Amino acid sequence: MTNLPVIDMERLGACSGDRGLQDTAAAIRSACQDAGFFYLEGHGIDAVSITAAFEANRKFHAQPLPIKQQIAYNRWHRGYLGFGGAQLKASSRYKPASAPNLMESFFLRHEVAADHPDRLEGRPLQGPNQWPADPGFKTAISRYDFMLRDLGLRLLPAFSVAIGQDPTFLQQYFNPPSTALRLNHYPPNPAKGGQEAFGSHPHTDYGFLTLLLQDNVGGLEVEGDRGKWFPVPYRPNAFVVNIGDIFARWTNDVFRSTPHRVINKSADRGRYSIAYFFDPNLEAVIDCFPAFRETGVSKYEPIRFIDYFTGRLDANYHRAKTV
Ligand SMILES: O=C(O)CCC(=O)C(=O)O
Ligand SMILES: [Fe+2]
Repeated sequence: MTNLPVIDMERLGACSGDRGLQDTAAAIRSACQDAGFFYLEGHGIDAVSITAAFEANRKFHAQPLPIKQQIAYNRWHRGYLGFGGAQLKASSRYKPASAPNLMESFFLRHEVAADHPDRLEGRPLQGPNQWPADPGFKTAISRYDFMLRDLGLRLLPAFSVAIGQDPTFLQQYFNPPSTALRLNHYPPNPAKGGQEAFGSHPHTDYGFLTLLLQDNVGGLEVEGDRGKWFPVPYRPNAFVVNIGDIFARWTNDVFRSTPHRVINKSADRGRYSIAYFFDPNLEAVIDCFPAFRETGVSKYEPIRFIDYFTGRLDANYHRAKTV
């Protein structure tokens, strides 16, 4: 695995007889079984919205720390997570990280209305977002968030066919989806990429699908066979897409939730990326799809998405100050 496959979703139709849907689904299936990662083109997210989101990311992180801390990460995992906020303790196959990630992030998650019963009951992850004062930030980021949610929904028919089901099959688990938008900043790294200088330590993502945009500084790497790491270079107009643990679990690990990491190798340029996590409804019960139970056995017990998710969050974000 040296080059990730490139999948163009422009020809994706919404009905199962459609050739474009079948072809796209076949390409997705083989990418998910092999690398667990691919580039996505023809996604319909316009360059103006993307540039505006990156500009908002850069401007936000350029502010003084006390300003960013006004919206410090809250108990619903929303807001500003500063340096040292996340230390990977329980990232499946890896020994605990010896240092926190060299990165800072702003997190936005799916909206939960103030009078929603989950919010009134104080349920995990169902709380308020926190916005910085700059109205331009909110305009650019809520627009991007909305477009990415739509992209996730538009991809569901292809993923449904990729797992051997009707195009509408996966919808039931995403009604509505739970989502997170994460604006990442990795500062310049004068250590020139020493072993412990991880912007993001090796980890797998927790959920269903990650749709990532990175700038051209580079530094994202994915794990290939025999523990070898491969760079994922910047590709203009393309998302880097990978699947997370919950999708792997749903397929009995036939689809791969591939470890990845970030090392900003530039001594003078900060690196910016925007990750969008498109995940099932928090109450969805994740059980191996019948088509992937080859011997009638599934490797994993059924689990509610919220239970899996909060288990991973609590393990990795215990250092985060919550308010
Ligand atoms: O910044 C990147 O390129 C990757 C970020 C990432 O892996 C994550 O947020 O889960
Ligand atoms: Fe990740």
